[in-house]
Amino acid sequence: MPSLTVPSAPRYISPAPTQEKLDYADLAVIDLSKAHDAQGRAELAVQVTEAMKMQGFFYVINHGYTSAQTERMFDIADIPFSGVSDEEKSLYRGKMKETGSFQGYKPRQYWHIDNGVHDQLEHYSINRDVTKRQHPEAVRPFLPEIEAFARHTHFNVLHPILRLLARGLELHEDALVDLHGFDSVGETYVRFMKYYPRSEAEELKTNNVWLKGHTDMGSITVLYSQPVAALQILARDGKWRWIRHVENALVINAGDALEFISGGYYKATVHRVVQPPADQHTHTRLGLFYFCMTDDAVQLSPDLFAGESAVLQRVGVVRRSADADADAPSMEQWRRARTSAYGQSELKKTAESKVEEEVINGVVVRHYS
Ligand SMILES: O=C(O)CCC(=O)C(=O)O
Ligand SMILES: [Fe+2]
Repeated sequence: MPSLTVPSAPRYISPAPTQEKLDYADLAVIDLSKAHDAQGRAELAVQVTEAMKMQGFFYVINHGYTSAQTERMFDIADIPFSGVSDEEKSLYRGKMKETGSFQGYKPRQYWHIDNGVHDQLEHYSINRDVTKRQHPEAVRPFLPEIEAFARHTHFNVLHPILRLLARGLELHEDALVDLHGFDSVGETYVRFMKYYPRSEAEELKTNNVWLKGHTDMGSITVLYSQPVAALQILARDGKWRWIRHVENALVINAGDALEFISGGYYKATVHRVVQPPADQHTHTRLGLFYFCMTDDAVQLSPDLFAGESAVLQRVGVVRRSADADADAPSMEQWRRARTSAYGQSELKKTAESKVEEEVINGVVVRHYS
């Protein structure tokens, strides 16, 4: 019989939200509880489609977790960092470069940011099938809750959003859901992420950029909002705007895979992480994510839906790869190639200052400082 009590975890006390006046992005707020009936879904489909086309980011509220459930997940999210020794962490280190997979720890200082400065953040990634790998001892008691969290985010957040996005393309409602099976082979995963304050010298040499501007490689990223301001999106007017913390909300964005299969209709928006405002300088920053990808075998080509989608026929398809789409990478090829290269490859300067690039599977990938 499943246990009725959950194991105790140290409380993770979140810092207070910043009081500083920041230039915030003005994002749509999607009330996902409306997706329970047909009229609500029709309304939300319009809002979500517009948000994904215009900003590429939106908030979701009423996703089905109470504040207490979300807080419990932040308590659990801190355990791989605060509850595991450096020695044990090294046993569960991910082999990003060799295997192209983030599963396990990404240690601090693994990525090169700029001018010889390396990152000061660590993450611990767990496939939604939590049994795929072994986990540090302190994490093991929480695996049932981590799996329940993955299922919740998959079925109550990811799938409803994919249904709305499919409607926006005038596809049958499950067209995108069918590419994101919970039990399929693929790497949709839970990530816990902790950023540590950096030295003044590191801040100076990197122009306060903690994680360079990038697009996510998967289809949808679900970020559980947290109070330390640092995430910014590159708005269509070319300005970086801050993402505001909204209590118990989710921040949703599209990644490369969704851009590829929607023929550019839904854009992967560039975002970055910078030093928090002065009143939060001394805090660590704990992140809780669900990074979603299509099933590994899906070929990331707009030809998947170009024939079926009346919208794509009207607006036309934009291809990011110059190659014929017969050569479009599969989700597995794309995620592996991007993961091994990330923060390790030599980036080429471009004519635009502050933008560097590399070519992966025939596609130009840009990095912004
Ligand atoms: O920490 C954040 O707010 C965003 C992190 C991010 O963009 C990423 O890990 O891809
Ligand atoms: Fe990202």
